[in-house]
Amino acid sequence: MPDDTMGGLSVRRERALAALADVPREPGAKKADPILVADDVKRQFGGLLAVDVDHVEIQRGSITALIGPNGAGKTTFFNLLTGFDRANNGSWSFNGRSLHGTPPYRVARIGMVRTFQLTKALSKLTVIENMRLGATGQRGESFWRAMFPALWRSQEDDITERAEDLLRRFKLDTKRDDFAGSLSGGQRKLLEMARALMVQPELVMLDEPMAGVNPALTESLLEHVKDLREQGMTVLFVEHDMDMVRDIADWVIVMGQGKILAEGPPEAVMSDHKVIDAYLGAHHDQSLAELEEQLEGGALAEEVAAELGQEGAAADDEAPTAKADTTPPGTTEDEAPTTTEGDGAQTADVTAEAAGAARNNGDDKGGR
Ligand SMILES: Nc1ncnc2c1ncn2[C@@H]1O[C@H](COP(=O)(O)OP(=O)(O)OP(=O)(O)O)[C@@H](O)[C@H]1O
Repeated sequence: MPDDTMGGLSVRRERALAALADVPREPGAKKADPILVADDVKRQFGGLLAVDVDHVEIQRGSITALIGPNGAGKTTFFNLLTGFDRANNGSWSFNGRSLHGTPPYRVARIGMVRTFQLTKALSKLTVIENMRLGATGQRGESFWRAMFPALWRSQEDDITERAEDLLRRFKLDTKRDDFAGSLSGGQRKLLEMARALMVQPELVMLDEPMAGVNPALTESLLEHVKDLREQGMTVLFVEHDMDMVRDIADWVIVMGQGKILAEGPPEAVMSDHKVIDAYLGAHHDQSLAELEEQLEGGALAEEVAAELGQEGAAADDEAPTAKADTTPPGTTEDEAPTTTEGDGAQTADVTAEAAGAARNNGDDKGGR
């Protein structure tokens, strides 16, 4: 919970905003105290350059949103930074330490963890077992420690205590001994976030935390994300739900066709023409908020559907299946995608999906 508040904003949020106040609103802008810096990162899939990031910095202690239409390269960029996929080129560092070629478990141990768009909670393990797994790779795995049961037993106790604390914080303690597979989509997202915190990270990367979350849990999830900053962590999250972005992000970075297109505070970025153009090319003179309102009203949805109907026919002939191909090599989904439970992110998803699909019709050909 916030350590203190100033004029309705927590001290941590005030600090994050102050640190970003003088940052130029331009792609690749330098930050006062970056926790993560990436340079010239490229990832190619066949003929498709999915990620082509010249330079990006993430400000420590802030909540940064990474937005962009479907297929912009956001998840692939996350995968590269966290070692779940290999870049063709580039370098990136966390707290000044190069992470190029570092495997995911070590990246997590160093203090940078991520969650997945499709949750990775292991269905056939209980909630507490999932939590305890989140702490793997810690002290107890060393050979010498394993020789001294007293040492690993005390560590086991610490791990269980931390897991139980987190479960209480995330209001999952009553589910402690249930199978993860029996949880709702939203509860799994909470479990995944709680599990990520088992390694006591400094940077938490959340890939679409709101996707598949029931409206009843939306508020609680938002509060948990804000709470990460309150506890001194840095958050970088991918999201299509613009309400969430507006509500919690201190800074927004926009990706389109693999590149960083724009950066700035949420309101400034969402009314930036380059950004609107990336989402829906034809509607230059409106903000994303106006586009969302129109989508809710149905007028724009019809227009988009008509546009997609025309282009969709061509795409059907040429483009291979979209989402099945986006799982990067070496990343396995241990279960079926969580079903959407009618959350508020749908409208924004439609916007982004429409834009992504429209763009990808031309771009993905032969790329996968
Ligand atoms: N393993 C893969 N093989 C081939 N193409 C891939 C692979 N992974 C991603 N791509 C392609 O790279 C591009 C970027 O995909 P990515 O999933 O990173 O986008 P995204 O911005 O995260 O989209 P979304 O918002 O839909 O999650 C897309 O065109 C996608 O189809």
